[in-house]
Amino acid sequence: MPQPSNLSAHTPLMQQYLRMKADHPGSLLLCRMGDFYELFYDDAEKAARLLDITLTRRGQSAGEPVIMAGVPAQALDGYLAKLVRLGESAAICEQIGDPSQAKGLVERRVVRVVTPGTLTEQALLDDKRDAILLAIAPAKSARGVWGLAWMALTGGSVTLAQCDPTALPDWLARIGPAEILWPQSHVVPQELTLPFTTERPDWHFDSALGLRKLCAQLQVAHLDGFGAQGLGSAHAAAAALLTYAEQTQGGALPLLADLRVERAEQSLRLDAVARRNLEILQPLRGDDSPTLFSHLDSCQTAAGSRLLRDWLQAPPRDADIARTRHAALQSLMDGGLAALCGSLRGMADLERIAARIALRQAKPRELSGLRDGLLLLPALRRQAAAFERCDLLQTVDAQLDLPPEPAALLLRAIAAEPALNLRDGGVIAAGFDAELDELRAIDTDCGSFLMELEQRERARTGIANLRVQYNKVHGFFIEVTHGQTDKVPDDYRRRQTLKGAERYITPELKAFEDKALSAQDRALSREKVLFDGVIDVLQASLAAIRRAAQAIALLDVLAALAERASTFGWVCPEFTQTPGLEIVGGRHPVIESRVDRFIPNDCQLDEQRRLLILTGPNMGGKSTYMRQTALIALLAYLGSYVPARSARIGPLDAIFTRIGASDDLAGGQSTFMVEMAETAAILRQATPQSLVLMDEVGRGTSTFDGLALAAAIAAQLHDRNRSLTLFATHYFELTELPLRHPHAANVHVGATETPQGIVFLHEVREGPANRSYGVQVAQLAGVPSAVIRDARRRLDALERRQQAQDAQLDLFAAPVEAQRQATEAAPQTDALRDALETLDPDALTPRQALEALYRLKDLQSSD
Ligand SMILES: Nc1ncnc2c1ncn2[C@@H]1O[C@H](COP(=O)(O)OP(=O)(O)OP(=O)(O)O)[C@@H](O)[C@H]1O
Repeated sequence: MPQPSNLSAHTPLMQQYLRMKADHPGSLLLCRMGDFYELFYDDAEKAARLLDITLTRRGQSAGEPVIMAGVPAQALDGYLAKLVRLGESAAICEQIGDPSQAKGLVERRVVRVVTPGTLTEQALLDDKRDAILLAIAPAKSARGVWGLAWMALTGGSVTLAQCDPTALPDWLARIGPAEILWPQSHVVPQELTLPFTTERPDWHFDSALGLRKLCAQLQVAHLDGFGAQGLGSAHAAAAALLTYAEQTQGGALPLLADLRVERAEQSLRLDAVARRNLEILQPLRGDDSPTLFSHLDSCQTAAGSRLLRDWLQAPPRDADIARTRHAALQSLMDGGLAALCGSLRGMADLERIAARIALRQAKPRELSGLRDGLLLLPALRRQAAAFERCDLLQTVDAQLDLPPEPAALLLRAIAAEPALNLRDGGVIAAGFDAELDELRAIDTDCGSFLMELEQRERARTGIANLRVQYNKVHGFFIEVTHGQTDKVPDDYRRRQTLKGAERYITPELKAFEDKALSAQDRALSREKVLFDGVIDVLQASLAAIRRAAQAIALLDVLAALAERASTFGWVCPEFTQTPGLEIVGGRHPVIESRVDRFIPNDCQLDEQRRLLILTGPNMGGKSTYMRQTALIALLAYLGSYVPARSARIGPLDAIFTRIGASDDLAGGQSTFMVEMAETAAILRQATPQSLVLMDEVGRGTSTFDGLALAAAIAAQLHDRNRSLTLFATHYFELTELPLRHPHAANVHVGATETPQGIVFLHEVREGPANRSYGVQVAQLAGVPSAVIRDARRRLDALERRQQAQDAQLDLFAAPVEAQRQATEAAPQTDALRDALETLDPDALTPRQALEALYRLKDLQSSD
């Protein structure tokens, strides 16, 4: 790429290009030139590679051929979509003003930078998923909090949060950003895997600037009304977020409609591992496999699907929110559900249209979609109003109450079926503007004028086959065949000679041509002015349109959940204050519709029965049982009905899972290492209100190591974390745990052996499994019979040896002793912790720090 320092050697066009490129070094710069967007030099080479377009060399600049590649203007969106999918960003440079009026070089400017997190083009966006831009501001001191600010540019609101650095991975999993803004000089912590990251100058992450920008965007003096005061780190992130959003949109952002603050304790905690294992939004294998989201998503509108996704990302911990949703589902199921779904079907995406109007990017079809959507609102309102006993549906009714002006304006202004693009004309309705109607009339009258002229000229000249015609290149002309040219009158001027005919123009036809051609151009410019005028007027209604859009999305999600509940026979869960879960006849929401006969199972967990050791054969249904328990709890808190005969659910703060082998080979971690890292995170964080699923912990190492670890982990969960735990294992020895741990119990999935082989009953019963059936499952899987026979012999020998060892390994004796010591040690440990707690490293001199260290050492040795 030529350097801007030797600009003067370049042609004026290349100078213009190189200056803009210097401002956008990280993006591919696409420059509008007539009907194409062109890329030059390195960008051209890269685009040719990525987009499979032709690379050419044309002319010379600074003594070198100019390397270029281009894409047709009409196909731009498709190419942008491909670039963004490949993780590239693209700066779009447009011609400013009218090129035909420009003297010398046309003015060009970058009007927009397209990046994965700042998409607003309908064609580039996933209908059912927002493209989220997230800015992360590191803490100012070692003990400070990190700030997060995120938004979808098509959503119109910013959300703020603050957290400890350790909680960052959870927040990333919850937010699911398409692009992250990160301060340039800050090293990304090793444990963070970030998606598409854009580095921004450190000074963009400034909390005072963020506060100012947020206040300006919301047109308020302070953020108290949003509960967003005093969140310095989050404000710093917001500064970077809004600055970047402005820059990519080529200037000022439309005003924000809302500011939200999320606090970790408001939602059920689901870390990245739990989200993955429970297949909430993403299947574990194969992109097309069903997920909880795909199973629930019978929404009629894309906005409904997006809201449902949002609910699944952060189910509220407050049972009252779920209760109001359950009440709404009940009202819908009592009557009116089918009619409501019918009304929602085909509703335009008002939320995105409103955003694109705010950004002044709306296309003609979006305005006609908005018009048609707004016209449907009164009927939708009448339907919502019918649910008068349901509070949530009543609030929806109020939100749908829109002033009539925007719909009336759109009805008058926009053609019934407008053209796709404004430049094609035919967007503004007839009768809306007298000047436009007049210009269009000239165009329409053209045909009859030409016929009338033809008749007249034939009569005047006596040339019977004289024709008056028009083509794009030569304009209007009178065509006379060669044999007749001697009859042509004097006022005919020759325009073009063809093989068999001459083409002429007359002063009258020339005058008409000028009028007709300019009328077409003038009609198009008039349409643009009128269209912009409509967009201007609509700005005042955007807040109301957005409110209506939110109400429609809410109605849609509630209708979808009600439909799912009645289709699959789900029940309304009950919330209790007592910790625990009491599920009767529970099913797995996704698997139940994929097998012929799903066997329902109960699950009882409470303070007296906190930990269930789950045993049984492979393929017996252990994972399904554990997952369904978590999914039922999750669905209940989300506000959905649940797949069970009945469900009573106590307070929950988190769902943790350690299921299956999730190798992180790319991250350089072995299966066992990942397993232990996930387990460590659970042991550190699970509380008595957490639901913990542990599947075959310890199997990734030698039998004794694995067994010992599994036993210690189960004991810790029972004694220390006191969490509600389902612990599936193949180590039979663990079934002894309830003997010494009063709040643990054994359950197992049943199986029987028949002459044809093992039969899985998928039934969860009390007590431990009596055997493991591993060899039988191997037989079922097609392991050769010679190997199976050999395995049986070896198994017999092992079992005999085991029985011979009288002094059985008492796995849980040692921990009891260790526990006693641990309990005795607790006060000192606490003293040590207290002393640590009171220390403020930032406030200590080096000498004080050393003294503090000695004090801590003393405390530890008195332990
Ligand atoms: N309650 C049930 N009713 C009917 N079919 C079931 C039930 N539970 C599980 N299944 C079927 O059995 C299959 C295996 O279940 P699952 O993966 O839960 O077994 P598992 O005991 O965890 O096996 P492994 O120990 O090998 O991981 C499921 O894919 C499903 O098709």
